[in-house]
Amino acid sequence: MTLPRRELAPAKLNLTLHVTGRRDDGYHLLDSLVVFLDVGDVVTVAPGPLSLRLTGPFAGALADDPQNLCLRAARLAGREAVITLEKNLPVASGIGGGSADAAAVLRALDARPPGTEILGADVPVCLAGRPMRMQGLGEILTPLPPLPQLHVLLVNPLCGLSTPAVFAALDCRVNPPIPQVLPDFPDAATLIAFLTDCRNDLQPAAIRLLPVIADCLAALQGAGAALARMSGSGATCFGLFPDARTAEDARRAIAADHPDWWVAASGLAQDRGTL
Ligand SMILES: C[C@@](CO)(OP(=O)(O)O)[C@H](O)COP(=O)(O)OP(=O)(O)OC[C@H]1O[C@@H](n2ccc(N)nc2=O)[C@H](O)[C@@H]1O
Ligand SMILES: Nc1ncnc2c1ncn2[C@@H]1O[C@H](COP(=O)(O)OP(=O)(O)O)[C@@H](O)[C@H]1O
Repeated sequence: MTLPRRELAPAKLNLTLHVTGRRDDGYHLLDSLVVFLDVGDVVTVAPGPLSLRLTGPFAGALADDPQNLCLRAARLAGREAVITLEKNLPVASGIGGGSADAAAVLRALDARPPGTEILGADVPVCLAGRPMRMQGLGEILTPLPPLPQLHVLLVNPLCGLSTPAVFAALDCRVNPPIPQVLPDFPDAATLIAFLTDCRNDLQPAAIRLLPVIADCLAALQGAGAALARMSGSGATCFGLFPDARTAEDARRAIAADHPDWWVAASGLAQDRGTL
């Protein structure tokens, strides 16, 4: 590595998140359709002794922590690097920021050490970086059929929500999976109709712990979303809109009504096409 390398760390979105069982060790089995967005963090890696500099709007949320996933990823790969993380995504928000950052560092270092899932269950899918059906804890990955472009609006109330607390608050731990065979998705309407019949099984528990999530979903629906749902263990919610114009109008309206929320419009990231 001679030159600085810049890697995008796209936000991960769980379009669906079914909780289908619980292992003996307490971890929950998932069945999730995961896509990546064209908003995200940016990681830059240059030669030098291992260090991390934080910039960007959410840098302040990550203290100078030796356990930052960027540093842990470089250590797992056994590599030294001067890392800069532009933190554009809210932290601990269900859109995989830390996992996306860890995967971006590994890509920038051209490193694929075994056992990357110890950095986080979402790191393998973030390393794949393309739409996937994700099962198990996140280690079983099957590429999705080609997807139409989606017009996404992300809304986060900027209130913390702990992932273990959400799993612990589940009412029901064994729910039906996503249909085993996925249909083709020739257009956004077909995909949205399919997604509407799916769920995020963490959403009711998350709303009980943090009722403002229901306000985020209502705001997305009120602004014309064809589907509004929470991603991951929350608290980020997403709306799928029929076109870019409606999504942008909704972004402006929700941001004006809720200046204390994080609101970002996005499309799907370009398929990296790598595994
Ligand atoms: C829920 C998901 C879905 O993509 O996304 P995020 O909300 O993190 O974005 C992930 O599975 C998050 O995986 P990961 O990021 O590794 O979770 P952690 O925060 O490390 O998990 C904290 C705790 O949540 C519980 N947990 C987590 C994952 C899982 N499949 N079953 C669980 O029961 C366990 O108690 C675990 O100790
Ligand atoms: N680079 C990083 N970005 C975000 N969070 C990080 C990072 N490194 C460590 N963390 C820690 O990981 C936890 C999960 O954060 P994050 O990956 O953003 O959430 P989520 O998995 O819900 O999308 C946070 O509590 C945070 O302190």
